[in-house]
Amino acid sequence: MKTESALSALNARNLSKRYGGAAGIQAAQNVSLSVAAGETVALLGPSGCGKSTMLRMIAGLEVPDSGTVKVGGRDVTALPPEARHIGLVFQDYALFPHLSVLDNVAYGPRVRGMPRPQAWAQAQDTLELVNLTEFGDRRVTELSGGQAQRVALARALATASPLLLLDEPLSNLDERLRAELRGELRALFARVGAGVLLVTHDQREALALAGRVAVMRAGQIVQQGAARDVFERPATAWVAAFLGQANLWPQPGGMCLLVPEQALTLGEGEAYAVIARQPDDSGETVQVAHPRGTLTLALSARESLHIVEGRLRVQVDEGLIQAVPDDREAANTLI
Ligand SMILES: Nc1ncnc2c1ncn2[C@@H]1O[C@H](COP(=O)(O)OP(=O)(O)OP(=O)(O)O)[C@@H](O)[C@H]1O
Repeated sequence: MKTESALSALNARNLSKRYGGAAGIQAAQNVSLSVAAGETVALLGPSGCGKSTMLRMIAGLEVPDSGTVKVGGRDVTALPPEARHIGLVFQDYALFPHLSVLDNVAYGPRVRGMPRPQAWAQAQDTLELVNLTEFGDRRVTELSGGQAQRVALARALATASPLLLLDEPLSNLDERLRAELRGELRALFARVGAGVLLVTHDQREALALAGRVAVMRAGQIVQQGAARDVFERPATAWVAAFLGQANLWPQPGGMCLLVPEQALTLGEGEAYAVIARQPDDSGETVQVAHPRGTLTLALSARESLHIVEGRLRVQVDEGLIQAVPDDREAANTLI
């Protein structure tokens, strides 16, 4: 089993956490999650489903009611955060304002007992990874949001931990910077070879960065797998709706038909009546009366040209329609 441990950045087993006693909230229930070395996993789910609780239990900032956490094959369940050897980029883990950029990045290695010159050299190398070589002497209060975010990343990377935990790492940045850093992060993760567990609300971010995703609902993981598989083949109507699939047609017997984007071809097939049109940032959202159910479509300005005299031609590839259990209204037994 030695090889298996060496390849595993994280192995969390059956983690549970209830806040506030018997009448409280079950924020995580028997959640198991693993991340291999060199792999990036995104933890997705709506607000309040337990993502931060999972990250905090793994980091040692929250004591689980039960379960175990192994990092790089080592059982760290009973250890405090600083002894777990995990790189953290949390929103509430702010940089030290009184220290220079270099000292912020050197902090982890210093705490672990590395002599200052060596820690600085290592910090300098890490700053190079995040393209901030020239910024070592700056105070962190003199940085832009994107630069500060990269310093936080460098600080986590400098710990040379087998596991990095990132909680919404790009959430404080504007759209342009997010897009730019997304690309950089992907390359960076590939280079450092650590396992990365990332919490995000942004599905594009998850798809861009993670090889694997785990979707949480009410304290449990309801689906996990290769990112593309989960997005293309959601296991249930709830997962499909959460991931942004708009076309779910309820069927008798608790099932639902999912008509994925890739099943729809505009400008071909029969013309159906457009029954609603709503402009939005990127064009408009329209509803079309297909005989099997209403189709909701996000159209660009160019695609809207297919609407002629209140009708839109759209071909539905029946072979791509998936039948999934309709669990959207499932009673929430955990919270
Ligand atoms: N310290 C706490 N005491 C009591 N309840 C808590 C505490 N921390 C979190 N909770 C509750 O536990 C549940 C899970 O919270 P958690 O922060 O893990 O969710 P999340 O998925 O990270 O949400 P978000 O995406 O909004 O950050 C929520 O219902 C939350 O209100």
